[in-house]
Amino acid sequence: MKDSKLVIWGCGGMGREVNHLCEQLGYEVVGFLDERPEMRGQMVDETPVLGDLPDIMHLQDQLKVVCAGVGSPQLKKRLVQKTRDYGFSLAETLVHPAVQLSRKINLGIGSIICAGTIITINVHIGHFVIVNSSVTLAHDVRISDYVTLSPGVNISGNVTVEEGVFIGTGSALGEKITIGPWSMIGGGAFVKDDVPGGVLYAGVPAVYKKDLI
Ligand SMILES: CC(=O)SCCNC(=O)CCNC(=O)[C@H](O)C(C)(C)COP(=O)(O)OP(=O)(O)OC[C@H]1O[C@@H](n2cnc3c(N)ncnc32)[C@H](O)[C@@H]1OP(=O)(O)O
Repeated sequence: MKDSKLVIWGCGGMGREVNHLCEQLGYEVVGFLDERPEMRGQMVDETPVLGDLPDIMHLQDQLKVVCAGVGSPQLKKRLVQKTRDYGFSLAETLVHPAVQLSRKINLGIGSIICAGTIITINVHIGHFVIVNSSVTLAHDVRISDYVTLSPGVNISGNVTVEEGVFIGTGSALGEKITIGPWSMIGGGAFVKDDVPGGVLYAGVPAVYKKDLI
């Protein structure tokens, strides 16, 4: 069992997957955090929902908080700020043992990297990033803070994914492109050109669908 005890923001699908990852890594998960008052005291996957941060102030010195239990980049960023404001410690990055990592990657704090992912050479992954199952990140890829990569995303070499981008399940990105901040790529897309910030792109090839901001 690892030294740190953890709590996880969110008890939906992503939070439950992170709970499973923490168990596999040998962490003690004390419970989930959820802002919805009706969730407080419920059990989810045999794990208690403890409520919001004010409900666990007495445990502040004993716990680290995992913020990557919610998939929405915007919500993740807000919960990171709230966790800092309340003076809690943030959990380190959690990497499943069945991830292939090259010796030359740069990993931020508070991220999670799920099973089956392959990360090759000279890759940067920022803070509070979710890299879901079976993602591939090729050479010289840069993933900025708060990004969420859904299962089966494939990112080619020299791609930059800027802050707060969400990429849907099974999408692929061609080489040497940039996805602008807080944009979203729909599931199943192939992106061949740069995408500006704050927009939804989807389809094969991916095209502009709508503004998000
Ligand atoms: C472990 C886990 O479960 S992780 C979960 C991961 N989840 C995902 O990957 C979900 C990905 N989600 C999607 O692809 C969704 O379609 C979203 C989030 C992009 C849809 O977002 P919304 O804001 O509801 O988009 P909306 O329905 O308004 O669609 C806007 C346009 O984009 C199109 N569109 C939306 N998604 C896609 C898509 N994936 N592929 C092609 N076109 C799409 C719509 O048909 C619509 O087109 P139109 O204007 O020509 O009619």
